[in-house]
Amino acid sequence: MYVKICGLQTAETVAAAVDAGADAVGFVFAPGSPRTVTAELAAELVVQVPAGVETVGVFRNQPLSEVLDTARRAGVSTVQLHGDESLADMHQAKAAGFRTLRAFSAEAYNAITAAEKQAWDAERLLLDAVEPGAGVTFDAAMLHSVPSGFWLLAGGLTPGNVAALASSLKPNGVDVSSGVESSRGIKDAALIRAFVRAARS
Ligand SMILES: O=C(O)c1ccccc1N[C@@H]1O[C@H](COP(=O)(O)O)[C@@H](O)[C@H]1O
Repeated sequence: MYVKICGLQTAETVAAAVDAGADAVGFVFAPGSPRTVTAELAAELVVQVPAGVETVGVFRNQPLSEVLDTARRAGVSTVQLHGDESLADMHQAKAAGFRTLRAFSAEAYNAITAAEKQAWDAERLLLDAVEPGAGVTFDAAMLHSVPSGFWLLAGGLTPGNVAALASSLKPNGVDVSSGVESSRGIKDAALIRAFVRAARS
């Protein structure tokens, strides 16, 4: 079970996620989030992440030129696109040397045509609640089918619910932000450890 801990802003919480065994750590560059960091702060945090752990920059409906420039300055390996970005955007990000993740809500994923689904399922996907980063539980009952390729489940996951949700939906991995915070935007090392343990239980 691949585990991503998202919305990190301090050296201590990055270390907590890495020590807990997270496969990926995320830094939010989307404006308007309580977790938004600058490329400069992210760059300072990224250098403390061991090579085997994926470093993910999270963006939402920002121009691709800005995404790629910020990701380069931060030194992240992966861009996670959380808005209405196209397949062409994904391909361009990959051509620029980044790994990619593309988020969909259940409604948006259901709305993809069968032909488009084939193309999107070849990408690494993330299924999330409509409002990302708000701790709102992903509405699995809404979903008509799950992706056939690699995908992560996100949206309101916590140490208490991740094992049951992962075992019923069978994603390749899970992604969390709010569920490992003591208050909005403030990560908690004990909750990070508990989440990674529960996700792999
Ligand atoms: O975390 C944010 O503030 C955020 C802002 C904009 C786009 C994505 C964001 N985070 C992503 O949301 C889910 C986690 O949500 P939750 O808080 O655990 O419910 C995850 O994919 C984050 O990368």
